[in-house]
Amino acid sequence: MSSQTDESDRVALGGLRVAPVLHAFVRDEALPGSGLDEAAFWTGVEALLRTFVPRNRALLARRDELQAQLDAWHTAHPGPVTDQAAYVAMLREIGYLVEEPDDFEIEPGEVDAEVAVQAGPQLVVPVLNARFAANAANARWGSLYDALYGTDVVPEDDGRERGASYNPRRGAAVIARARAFLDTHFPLAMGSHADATGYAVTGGGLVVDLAHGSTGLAEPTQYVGHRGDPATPEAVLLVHHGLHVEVQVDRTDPVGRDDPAGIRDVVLEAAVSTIMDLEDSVAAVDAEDKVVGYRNWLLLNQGTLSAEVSKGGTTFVRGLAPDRTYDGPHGPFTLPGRSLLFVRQVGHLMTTDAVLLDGPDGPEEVPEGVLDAVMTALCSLPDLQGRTERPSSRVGAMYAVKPKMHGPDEVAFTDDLFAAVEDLLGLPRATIKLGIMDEERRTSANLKACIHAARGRVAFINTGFLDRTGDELHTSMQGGPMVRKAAMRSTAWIAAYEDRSVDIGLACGLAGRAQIGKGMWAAPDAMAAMVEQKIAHPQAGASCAWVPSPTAATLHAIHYHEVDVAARQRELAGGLVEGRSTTLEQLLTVPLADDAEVAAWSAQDRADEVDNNLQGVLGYVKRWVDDGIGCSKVPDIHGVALMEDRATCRISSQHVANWMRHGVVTRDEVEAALRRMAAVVDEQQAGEGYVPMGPGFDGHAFAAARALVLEGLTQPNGYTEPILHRQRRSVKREAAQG
Ligand SMILES: CC(=O)SCCNC(=O)CCNC(=O)[C@H](O)C(C)(C)COP(=O)(O)OP(=O)(O)OC[C@H]1O[C@@H](n2cnc3c(N)ncnc32)[C@H](O)[C@@H]1OP(=O)(O)O
Ligand SMILES: O=CC(=O)O
Ligand SMILES: [Mg+2]
Repeated sequence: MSSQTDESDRVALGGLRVAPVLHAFVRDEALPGSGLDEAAFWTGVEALLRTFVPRNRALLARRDELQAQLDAWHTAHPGPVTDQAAYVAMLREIGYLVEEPDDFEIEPGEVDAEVAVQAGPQLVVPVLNARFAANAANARWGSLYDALYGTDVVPEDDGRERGASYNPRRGAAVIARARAFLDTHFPLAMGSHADATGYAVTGGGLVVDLAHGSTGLAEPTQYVGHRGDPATPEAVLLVHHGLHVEVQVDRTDPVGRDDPAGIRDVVLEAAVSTIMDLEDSVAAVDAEDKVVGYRNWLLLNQGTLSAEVSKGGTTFVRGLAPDRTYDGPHGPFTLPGRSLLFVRQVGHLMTTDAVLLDGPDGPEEVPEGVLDAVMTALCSLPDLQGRTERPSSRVGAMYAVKPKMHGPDEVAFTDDLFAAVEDLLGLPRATIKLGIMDEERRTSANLKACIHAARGRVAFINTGFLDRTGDELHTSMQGGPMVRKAAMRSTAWIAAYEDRSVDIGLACGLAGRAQIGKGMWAAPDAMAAMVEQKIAHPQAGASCAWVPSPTAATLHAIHYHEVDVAARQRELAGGLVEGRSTTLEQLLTVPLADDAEVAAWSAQDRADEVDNNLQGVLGYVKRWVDDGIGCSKVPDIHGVALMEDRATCRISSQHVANWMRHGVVTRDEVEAALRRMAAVVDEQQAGEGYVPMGPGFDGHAFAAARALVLEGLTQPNGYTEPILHRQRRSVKREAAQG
């Protein structure tokens, strides 16, 4: 099928014109076994669209109206805000800020333990990539040995280089590090795990042999089970802060046979939950792409997702891991083998031609977010109805994350939409739990009202600081030049944003009922830095925080052993933590640079800032538009590989647009930098099959990157989707035409 459905191919169902690929997917794959009737399903979809399409449109019009008012205000009051009270009053007057609801507590109904009480890493993965998605689902458990050996957490100095084959010196450093982890979080009553010569289970308790005698755990209840013969277990299961750790023993294994205790690995419970992403990490521009994502989500819910993996000269099929069984002091038991799965749908902005809805002016594309709500719920039915060998939710819930919502009306819309989807599919009310991304300024500023708007289903809030930074830039675009991108991290608004989100979440009763999350670690290869810094997230009271890979999940899990999040949340809720910046005024401090700051930027500073932003934009957009890759590792100007997705692209493109708008850099300078950086990206990405952007700079990828900057001021809320979709669709259309 071509990448854009021909009018004549469409399947007419009442007032709907459905792309054949989607129609066939629903009929042949998603509906069978669900108990739903196909005709009734599509009739219901049409009715739902007729209700929600006009509401969706009205919400977008309201965004534009507010943005126009903000633009006008900043144009009339150029430069940094000098009268904060007047500014905040204006925001109230135009309805940007709404009345706060009285105190309340959320009532999301029954949620899984992973959401309510088990603090731990949250992995995100582009769901269109089956190989990564299966890996992510299985990342509930991760090898600490592999995570340490394979990353910069163990430095490559002193003969400890990674090399092509196993380096025993590096291995020894890894083993020492893992033993130190055990000693810190599972101390022995006497001695050290480093001196253990054997682990056994006797009388329902763990016995650890040392060179001279034996001992047990200082806290015996940390032992919860084992696998294999109690006298010589294959695995010993421990628990701390609600997270499990498996000490694996195998004296025949190449690592275990050289270990006095026979330990071959220490496996951590890592990605407690995983977000299967249909949004900013994917490039899905038509029905064909959407169906790839929906199908993978369906297969995950059926427990049958698999992918062929070829690496290191071997090929194997990666499926979903089974649950893990143990013998415990009170009998055998099972732990989940996979992450609890969330799906992130797209936001309210984009429309899709996967389904057209007849209207007075002819058939029109439908809101992609509405279609996602219907399709992802339909594809969740195997899990919700127990038609799976590999369950995700144990309580019959579906977890849907909704990104980029602006304020409480948009959250209320999603709440109503999910209720309508529940009715369509015959699901009890509040089956679909909602994750609210606190990542647009109007949502942060009205967070309590936003949570209130979905209090009967909200199961997660999360500070998506990347989109949030993009929205910060766009909202006050007309006010003047913004501070440099790196300086954003130390601005007043971002500190207030992070603190307030947790405080409001706690005040609304999320502790023990829902996740309070923090954002992505966006340097996937800088694991030593992550291990040093990302402890800040659980310390801030977050019960989960985003990681880009299974390895990062394993390493970030260590932080949840170091911090007792539940205790931390109690301290925060009790007002015991000083120095919080949580006022609305702090949150609304616009990060405009003052005259002195602007004057201090040298020509080199300006060029570096623009080059760095454009390199990220081009490196990302090239793969997005030409190859349909929605999330990439792109080296920054210092050679550090950064995770780039649509949100980071939004920041970088909006930043350059802002500086150009205010004359910090000229259009000519930006045009020249675009070409210069495209040449850099061409060199970085050169390889088999790579089509360079230069020297003509006349391809769709370059055009997209250029438009993101030069047309950045008029992009809705500074989003990158409209331009990326347009150019990617052109590439797909041309490829289909040969
Ligand atoms: C602002 C926001 O919205 S943030 C949320 C969106 N961002 C994300 O979802 C980030 C997800 N992460 C990724 O897509 C990737 O990790 C990238 C693009 C950053 C890096 O990808 P690559 O360059 O291919 O990574 P790298 O080569 O280091 O590792 C690939 C291996 O790690 C695995 N891997 C990497 N990331 C993930 C992931 N998120 N989930 C599962 N497995 C992963 C792959 O399966 C692969 O292993 P395999 O060969 O056994 O299959
Ligand atoms: O979605 C996450 C973000 O930071 O944006
Ligand atoms: Mg985001």
